[in-house]
Amino acid sequence: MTTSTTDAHSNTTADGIVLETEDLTKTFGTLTAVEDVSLRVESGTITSIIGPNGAGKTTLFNLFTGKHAPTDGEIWFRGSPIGGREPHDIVSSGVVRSFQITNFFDELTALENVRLATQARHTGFRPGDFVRHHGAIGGPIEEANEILERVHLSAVADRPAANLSYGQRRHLEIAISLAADPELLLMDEPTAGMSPEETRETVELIREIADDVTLILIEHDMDIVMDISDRIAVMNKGSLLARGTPAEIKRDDRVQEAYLGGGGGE
Ligand SMILES: Nc1ncnc2c1ncn2[C@@H]1O[C@H](COP(=O)(O)OP(=O)(O)OP(=O)(O)O)[C@@H](O)[C@H]1O
Repeated sequence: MTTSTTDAHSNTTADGIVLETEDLTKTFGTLTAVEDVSLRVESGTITSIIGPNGAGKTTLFNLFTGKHAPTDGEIWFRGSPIGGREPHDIVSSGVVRSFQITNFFDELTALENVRLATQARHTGFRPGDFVRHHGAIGGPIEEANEILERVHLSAVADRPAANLSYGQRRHLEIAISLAADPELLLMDEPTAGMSPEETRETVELIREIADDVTLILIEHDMDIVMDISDRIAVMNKGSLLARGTPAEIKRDDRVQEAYLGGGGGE
């Protein structure tokens, strides 16, 4: 993987590679949170990043979204380098992260929240846009309705976000991410804290979204990971320990030792 060349990167779109990293490294002082990670994510796939606590999964997401700049190495999105670019720039290019219940207004309805999010897309995603436009909701209503339908929230479109169930709020968060029109969507523990019923619905929703959007998930629930993923990337102590299909990962001895059988998984 470390032998990729510049020529290979210029072909990433033609190869169906949406995201690629090479020797990606992030240090915090003396701590190396992500070390020499070389990874390729194919278009139209669901990739799960797994690994014990502190393995570097969140830091990897933060590098993809521009929250952190790489200490070393590079990240390409559709063949263009994005490592160290501004977060709003990266969102505009099509890499979007779904947050957990932090990104919407409780007093506004589900529809109003999604309209605000579509509006933010037209204003360029600079930090504070969402807040600045609060109270001046102008995003296209048809588009917002379509997005709510996609996440199965049409029936509660006119309900204030505060009155939605936990599962519905998580789906609203996904709706807001979709309003940014992502090509690559990063989801951090999309089923965390959900009831079995909500989890089933969310897994189904993730599958539906994956028809149009490439997905990378951080997920701790191994049943979900094995069920939903096309590819699994296993992180351990900042490094990429293994990458493969669920079947390949299940029978990888190093993974068994470091994670699945080591008491770190569920
Ligand atoms: N901003 C930061 N400053 C200093 N250290 C950090 C920072 N962010 C992460 N780290 C450290 O980097 C390492 C990797 O953390 P990270 O959050 O990426 O792991 P993770 O795999 O997402 O873990 P978890 O599953 O617990 O969320 C940890 O040792 C963490 O303490």
